[in-house]
Amino acid sequence: MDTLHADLLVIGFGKGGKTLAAVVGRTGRRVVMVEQSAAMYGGTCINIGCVPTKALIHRASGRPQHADPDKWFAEAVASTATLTSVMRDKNFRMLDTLDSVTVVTGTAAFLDDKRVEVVAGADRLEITADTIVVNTGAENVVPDIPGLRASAHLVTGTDLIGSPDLPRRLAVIGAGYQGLEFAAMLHRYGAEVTVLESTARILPREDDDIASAVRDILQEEGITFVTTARVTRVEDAGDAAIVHYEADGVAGTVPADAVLAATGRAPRTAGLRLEAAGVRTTARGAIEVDEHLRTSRPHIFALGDVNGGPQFTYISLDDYRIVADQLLGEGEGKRSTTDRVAVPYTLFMTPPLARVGLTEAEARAAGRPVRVAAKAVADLMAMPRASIVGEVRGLMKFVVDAETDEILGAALLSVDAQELINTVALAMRTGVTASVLRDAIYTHPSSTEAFNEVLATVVR
Ligand SMILES: Cc1cc2nc3c(=O)[nH]c(=O)nc-3n(C[C@H](O)[C@H](O)[C@H](O)COP(=O)(O)OP(=O)(O)OC[C@H]3O[C@@H](n4cnc5c(N)ncnc54)[C@H](O)[C@@H]3O)c2cc1C
Ligand SMILES: NC(=O)c1ccc[n+]([C@@H]2O[C@H](COP(=O)([O-])OP(=O)(O)OC[C@H]3O[C@@H](n4cnc5c(N)ncnc54)[C@H](O)[C@@H]3O)[C@@H](O)[C@H]2O)c1
Repeated sequence: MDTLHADLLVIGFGKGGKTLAAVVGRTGRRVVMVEQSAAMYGGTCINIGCVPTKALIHRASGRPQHADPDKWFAEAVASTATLTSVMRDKNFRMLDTLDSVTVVTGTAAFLDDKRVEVVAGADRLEITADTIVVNTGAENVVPDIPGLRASAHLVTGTDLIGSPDLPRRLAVIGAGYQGLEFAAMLHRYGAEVTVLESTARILPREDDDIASAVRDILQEEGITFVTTARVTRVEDAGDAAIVHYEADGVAGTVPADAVLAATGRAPRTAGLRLEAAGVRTTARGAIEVDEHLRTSRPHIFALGDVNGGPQFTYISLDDYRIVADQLLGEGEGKRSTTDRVAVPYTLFMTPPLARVGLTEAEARAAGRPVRVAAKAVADLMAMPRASIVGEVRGLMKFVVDAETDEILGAALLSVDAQELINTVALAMRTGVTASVLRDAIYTHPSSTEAFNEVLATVVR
């Protein structure tokens, strides 16, 4: 078996790992990046996650009314594949052009806490390293529903964005991030979509008014929702699958050409032989880490989805900052996951739903004196941008401490919400009050100027 030694070995070409590999590599230290598939250089986000899904969502909005849906979808899939291929190539070159960095394509597994074996077909390579970073991401969970795993119609998100064939009828199990984004997007391309969600309402962590507004928008577009749904079995019949469910004691079926299981993503640790390295995992299967992302073996770190933190690309990037601080010492090794406050997130439906901080229900449950400012986008006089771009659906809501004027949280279901939320999050992090955000000068016509008007209202 060939051998290689590295100062830093990164397993998995994810956001945090690749950024770390490039930064450490530029210092001249010997870095090896191991990625199991050449089709995944750059990781989940650019290849099968954020970038292709958002590109397809964007392209769906531009569909001419009379365009042939199949052709339109096939073209969108093809142009998205071109985009991801360019990004994959850029990501590969970012590392491959550094003399001190070697990219190895193969599947890594620990031999012990300093040695990792990489297998690629018949080839084997042993890598020893002083510092090892595990950045292997997460994988979709397919629930244990009779007939589902064996169904020829079970698809993953990767299948849906990689195939030029638009499913005529799509059943989505799970109304979380993946479920709602794929449902909304594929419906816009022309698929008939039914979403089956096990909880009593979609987005159970959001306030009732926000979750209802989201459901109303998607239902008005033509998506069917079944909540409190227990999917009992899936059977293949002819060239379709029949999804059987029970909801509130009533049985029903959904015929579908494609069934998407969007019921969560679990940390990808299988096959890594973590036990050989003495790296512990949590009860939920994530790699156990401390606030500096060190595992139970202090020279082995875990970054991104695999460590059980929030599953977002920018969290993996922030994980990189924490590990870089440990390895390069710029922040004297003090940076940690406990520094994180007001982390925003966005569900990319149309219009997007962006959130940060506490919901109204959470703030009240915490005993905070709550003042709620909210307004429907259609009623906003001070935000002509919504009318300009023809997207006046949604609402904006702020949860404010009635005594201190502190912004406790926000839910923005509106055009440009994925951008607006970053301003709110920054305000929360830096102690900018609701009044300051209300009275600030914003460009016109922009979406941010809605803050002048929304924050001037008190609805509760
Ligand atoms: C459909 C979808 C849409 C999403 N949209 C968004 C979004 O809009 N915004 C957002 O912030 N997040 C989004 N996410 C989540 C985001 O993609 C992930 O949180 C993020 O990519 C995780 O990055 P990571 O650094 O943990 O690793 P990943 O990017 O997942 O990389 C892990 C890499 O490790 C490789 N690997 C695994 N095991 C091994 C092994 N044994 N040996 C070698 N290599 C291995 C894998 O092939 C993979 O390339 C989305 C996810 C999905 C699935
Ligand atoms: N825009 C984004 O940032 C974005 C987009 C996609 C994914 N992601 C990340 O990926 C993660 C995984 O996404 P996801 O949508 O797979 O998971 P999720 O946890 O967001 O949602 C899963 C949903 O499935 C439901 N569910 C679970 N089991 C079920 C069953 N048997 N029948 C019916 N419903 C069931 C849950 O109640 C939940 O509503 C997200 O949490 C997010 O961190 C982010």
